[in-house]
Amino acid sequence: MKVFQPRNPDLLCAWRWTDRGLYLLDQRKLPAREVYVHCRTWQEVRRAIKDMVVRGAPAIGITAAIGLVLGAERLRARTRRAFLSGLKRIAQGLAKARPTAVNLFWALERMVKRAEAEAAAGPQELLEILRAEALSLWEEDLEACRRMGALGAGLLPEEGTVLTHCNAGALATGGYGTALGVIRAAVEAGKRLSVLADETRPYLQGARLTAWELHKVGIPVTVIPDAAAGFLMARGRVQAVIVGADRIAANGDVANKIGTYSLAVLARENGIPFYVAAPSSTFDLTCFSGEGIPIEERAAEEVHLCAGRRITPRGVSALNPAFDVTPAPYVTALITEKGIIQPPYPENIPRVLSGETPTS
Ligand SMILES: CSC[C@@H](O)[C@@H](O)C(=O)COP(=O)(O)O
Repeated sequence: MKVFQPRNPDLLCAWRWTDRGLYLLDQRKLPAREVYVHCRTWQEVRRAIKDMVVRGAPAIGITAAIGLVLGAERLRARTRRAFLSGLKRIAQGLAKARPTAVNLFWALERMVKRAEAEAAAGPQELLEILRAEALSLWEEDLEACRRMGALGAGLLPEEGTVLTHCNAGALATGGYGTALGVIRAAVEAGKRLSVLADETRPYLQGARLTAWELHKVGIPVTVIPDAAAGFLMARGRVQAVIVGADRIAANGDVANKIGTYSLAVLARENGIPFYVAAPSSTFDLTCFSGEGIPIEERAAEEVHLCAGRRITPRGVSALNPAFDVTPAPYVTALITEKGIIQPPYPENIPRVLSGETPTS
């Protein structure tokens, strides 16, 4: 069996890609069970993304890129033209999996453009090129996480408690993590940090996944109900807040897991820095502000149920927006692999992302 893996994989990794298909660690079952879902077709990959077998912005981008390769493997196109048109159809199908995290669309677009750029390649050659491109995407994300860790670690205090929301860790990326990657790097550099993980109702990514991940790498973690964050901040028990992002607009507004906005406002009220760690693939400069970011509404069922049991009275409705938008003024700094971005965001985001020096 042939295994497609990055050269320096992280200790924690959400999936395994082989010539028999893609094996995704089923994040719906964690931490109770570590089981894998085997995807052989792009449709199975789309379902896995939709159903949150795999989740987190960078991870769904990489997963979709691999899904596109699985689809391309079955195209049976004889000409380059037929191959490209089949590829685009699959990319359009995969793009329907989830609407908010821009990494999904970014990854699919990059894959299709890569194939289109190879003017002389036939179907078999294009398939090899796409396989290599998906692997590069994964490796680059892993590298971006490490870089964000190295850059962001300096922002965290020498000791204290960092609060995080949802799961922006190795399970949500190609490995190492965005927000959790920064915490890991700070701890690896000798900082004495512990983590408060918001449980993150209704899907409980914080209680289940962040707690699982940090515990596995030996970082002290305590799970708190989402509603406890403000009280703990006011009592001086939080020194910094750090979260990931699903899409960042050109003005610095940040779409992230529902509840992030409240945390940012509470952090400001209590004089605590609020950091967002995300790779450049999470920025959408075509969105002028957060108002333009599509926010996924998930099934009401996720709110009605808690640990598999119905908790709301029959006949009562529930709303389930999966993300919210934190206005840029609440964000102390954006941590990317290209550098740390500070306000004014509309000027500094394009500068840092294109490798120029930001204005102070
Ligand atoms: C590193 S992904 C951004 C995260 O902070 C968070 O919003 C997230 O985990 C994504 O949400 P999810 O709905 O679990 O896919």
